[in-house]
Amino acid sequence: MASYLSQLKDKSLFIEQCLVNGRWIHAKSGRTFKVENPATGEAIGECPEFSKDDTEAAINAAAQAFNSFRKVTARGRAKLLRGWYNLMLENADDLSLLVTLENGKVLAEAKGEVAYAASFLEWFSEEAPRTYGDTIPATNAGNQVITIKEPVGVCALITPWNFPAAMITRKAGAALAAGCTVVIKSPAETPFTANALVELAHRAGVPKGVINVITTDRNIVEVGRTLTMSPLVKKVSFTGSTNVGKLLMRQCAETTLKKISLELGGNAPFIVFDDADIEAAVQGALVSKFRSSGQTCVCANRIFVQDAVYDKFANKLAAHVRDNFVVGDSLKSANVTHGPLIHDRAVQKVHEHVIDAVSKGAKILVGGRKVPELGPNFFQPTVLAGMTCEMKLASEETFGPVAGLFRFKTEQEVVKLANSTDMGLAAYFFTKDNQRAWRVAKALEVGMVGLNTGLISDSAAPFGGIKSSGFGREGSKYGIEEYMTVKMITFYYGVTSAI
Ligand SMILES: NC(=O)c1ccc[n+]([C@@H]2O[C@H](COP(=O)([O-])OP(=O)(O)OC[C@H]3O[C@@H](n4cnc5c(N)ncnc54)[C@H](O)[C@@H]3O)[C@@H](O)[C@H]2O)c1
Ligand SMILES: O=CCCC(=O)O
Repeated sequence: MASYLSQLKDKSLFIEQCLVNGRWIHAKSGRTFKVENPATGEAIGECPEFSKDDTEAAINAAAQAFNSFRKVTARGRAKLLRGWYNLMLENADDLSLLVTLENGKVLAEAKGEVAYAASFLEWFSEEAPRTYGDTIPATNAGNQVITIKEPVGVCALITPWNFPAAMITRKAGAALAAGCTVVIKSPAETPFTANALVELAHRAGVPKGVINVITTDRNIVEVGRTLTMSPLVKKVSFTGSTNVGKLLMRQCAETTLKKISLELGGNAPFIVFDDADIEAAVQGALVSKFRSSGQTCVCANRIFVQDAVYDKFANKLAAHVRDNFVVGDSLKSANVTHGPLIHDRAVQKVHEHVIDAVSKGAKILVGGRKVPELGPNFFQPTVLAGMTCEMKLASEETFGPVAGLFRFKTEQEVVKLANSTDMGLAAYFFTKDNQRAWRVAKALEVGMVGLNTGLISDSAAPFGGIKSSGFGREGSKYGIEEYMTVKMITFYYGVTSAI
């Protein structure tokens, strides 16, 4: 067992298998893949390399379990989710350690993620009993229309590595609340958090087959095709890159038609108007840009600052990054504020964006380089001034710790710039002018807006995008709807003569 794992209070939460029909199992082939700690490169453990056959077994288990789980009362499902939530809180230290070990985010952030992840189970435990239908006055005399909501069936949940816990509970919490059963395909980079979560669900009494979790690295295309093309799978919920999202949508349509939710990439604008509270805007930018070292889909990617306050904002932001940020491995040193990126490909992309911007005239105010002395996956938190639209960072999601500052003159100009991207996930802006607040919030082409705040994530709030950032909403009162269908029933009770 890798050294940090000995710090787990409950060592049985570290599981190197997949859960199918209530049993932890290996792949039929016996093949596995290695999972590494991005901070040290050390192997944490191994997980099963599932194939088409293994995946089909998990789908069959979920289909079988659906026959009985759909009949569990809403209150019964709520109790299961509440029990799972309680176990997450009781085991929060172990879950946080697993998140940090396999994702690299600092321990304080991992604890924040675990609390955030648990909040989806609490939220959906409360939503489960509230999936009301309608009674609708009919057009035709003698008819009464009512609607009921039904669980869609077996759901395939495919999640990314950047939030190893929250992306799973945000989907699975909603699906179980609706009465669905699930096959979770966790990411190859962070399978152990997923396994621990699913083990806790079983300890909370979730029946066998209701939650299945599968892993693969090399067989991802085959497993993805199996999940999307199976006639038993009625819904695919995916969080990840836009390219993979488009591929999965095509596959879903090849053999069957499925309900789909796609939470895809972002390229969030962050706008600071000259009437803003500059200190608050700096704090907002720090949170929004550097959360998880910039590896969050809603991270600010392009920071637009109005002419009159540009230098003040840039200097304050750079000073804060220079004076307060410490890069490293938070499991080795408690004062570390920012961990490694997930792998060297991520570092390479961030480095390319910096080199490209500098070659086209940007100025590095702080950071700007890799930190090989810490390991191949570390990059300094960076602030770049003098950004222009020709630079790569303007059109591509950096997904790393680089704050690029663009200068603008007018509201009209910045709204146009903000919207000049295919992506439409989140946007942020800071202003004290109420009329501008409404105007700009309405004009931004995104699914989520942060006004005078850099942190919008909340289990009570609908999370999701428009344009190439996907569709569907997670969390909130809307999240459960993604896992249900509306059935309409028309009653004919007879035409009565007017009294
Ligand atoms: N909108 C959101 O809520 C949200 C949240 C987190 C991440 N993201 C986006 O995700 C991207 C980064 O995550 P990533 O690099 O892990 O994305 P990715 O698309 O490469 O991987 C996401 C998941 O899809 C799986 N996958 C990859 N190819 C597949 C295939 N052919 N069939 C089935 N599954 C497949 C991966 O194994 C992983 O589990 C960024 O663009 C980021 O913005 C979006
Ligand atoms: O990166 C994706 C999700 C982040 C969040 O829920 O705030």
